[in-house]
Amino acid sequence: MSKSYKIAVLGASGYTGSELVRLLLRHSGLEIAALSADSKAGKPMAEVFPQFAGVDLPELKKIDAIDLAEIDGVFCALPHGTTQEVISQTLAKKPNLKIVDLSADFRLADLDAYAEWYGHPHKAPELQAEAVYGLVEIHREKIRTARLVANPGCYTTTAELPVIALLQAGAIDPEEIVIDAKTGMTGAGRAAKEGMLFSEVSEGIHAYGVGKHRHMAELDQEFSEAAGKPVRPSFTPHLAPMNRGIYATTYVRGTGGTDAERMHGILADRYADEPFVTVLPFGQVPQSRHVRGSNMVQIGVVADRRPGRAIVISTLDNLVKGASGQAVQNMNLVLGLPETMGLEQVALFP
Ligand SMILES: NC(=O)C1=CN([C@@H]2O[C@H](COP(=O)(O)OP(=O)(O)OC[C@H]3O[C@@H](n4cnc5c(N)ncnc54)[C@H](OP(=O)(O)O)[C@@H]3O)[C@@H](O)[C@H]2O)C=CC1
Ligand SMILES: CC(=O)N[C@@H](CCC(=O)OP(=O)(O)O)C(=O)O
Repeated sequence: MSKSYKIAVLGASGYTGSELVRLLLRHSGLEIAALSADSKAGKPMAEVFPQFAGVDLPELKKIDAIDLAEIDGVFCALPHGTTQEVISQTLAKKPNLKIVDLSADFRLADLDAYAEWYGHPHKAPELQAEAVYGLVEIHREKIRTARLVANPGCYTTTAELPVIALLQAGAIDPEEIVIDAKTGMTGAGRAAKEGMLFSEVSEGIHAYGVGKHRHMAELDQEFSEAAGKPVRPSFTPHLAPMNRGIYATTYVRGTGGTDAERMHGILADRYADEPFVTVLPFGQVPQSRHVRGSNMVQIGVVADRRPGRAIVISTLDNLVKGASGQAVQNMNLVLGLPETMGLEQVALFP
């Protein structure tokens, strides 16, 4: 059976791009038609990523060399700051494309907030107005009809899924949300950086972006919408010596007598029918290694020793549900395919 939609992956020579290729090769509705690269343009994909040796894939081309005539959908897996212009130009050439952007370029609806957090004015404000924030479990219906979906960040997906559900239920105090999160190193992309050398990150852990990480803007936006008033959580990311995974420990205080067990019930009910979210039994703690390579999010809720407070732990694979898996989930929705198509694989464990 032929696959129904032809897909271009922009940034296929990067980590999220290669993860998209891995997922699309097993997708029965989406066919890889074009792959882009920048410095690695002209090379076979298998030379850039040897795991694809023996797999028939298009050669990596510069974005401008890609013929959009036959393309139905585009995944844009480019560094943030480069994507607004690329997507504007791509949609100008072919307005009826569906685009899922993995970068942060279209995530913030407020243009002033974008300029403040990213240090330059938005380069495509008219497109920002139509972009839909692609946190599927929260915004599914709006995503279905979108042309441009802004895939959420990896930290933000991890923390938002439990916290938004609790805020929407009015179960927690919006003034007292503290998120302590760890990431694996692939979150920084494949480009060489001194701070990402093995000798700089192995055998230790450190916080970064303390008090000012740009994902705070996304958290503010989504938490404020869920609470119906401005919310400013505390958030500190850490770099952990592992390849994949985000692990977020969130401290919350219940409102109106809501205790940790009740919060667990709210999350279990809310996500009972969600194919990619598992709420573990009350008191059980998730581990990042149990979601590695899958599109799953696991959430655990534990009672704090102080009454009315809970510790909510959520984890996902930054390259799958934190990026490329959620992007495929979004593309499935905008193209009218079953949401779980191509994403059924369970975690790679041990
Ligand atoms: N890594 C992660 O866990 C997550 C990443 N994201 C976001 O996804 C996007 C991609 O991230 P990731 O895959 O990690 O990044 P990588 O650095 O691994 O890959 C970047 C890709 O973009 C290409 N590229 C770089 N500069 C340009 C340019 N000026 N014009 C065209 N192409 C260019 C690179 O090509 P070449 O290598 O050939 O030069 C490469 O294919 C980023 O916006 C990132 O913030 C989102 C969630 C999670
Ligand atoms: C280790 C590391 O550097 N991680 C990245 C997060 C990457 C990500 O998923 O977020 P964006 O899509 O918003 O880039 C960071 O902290 O900026």
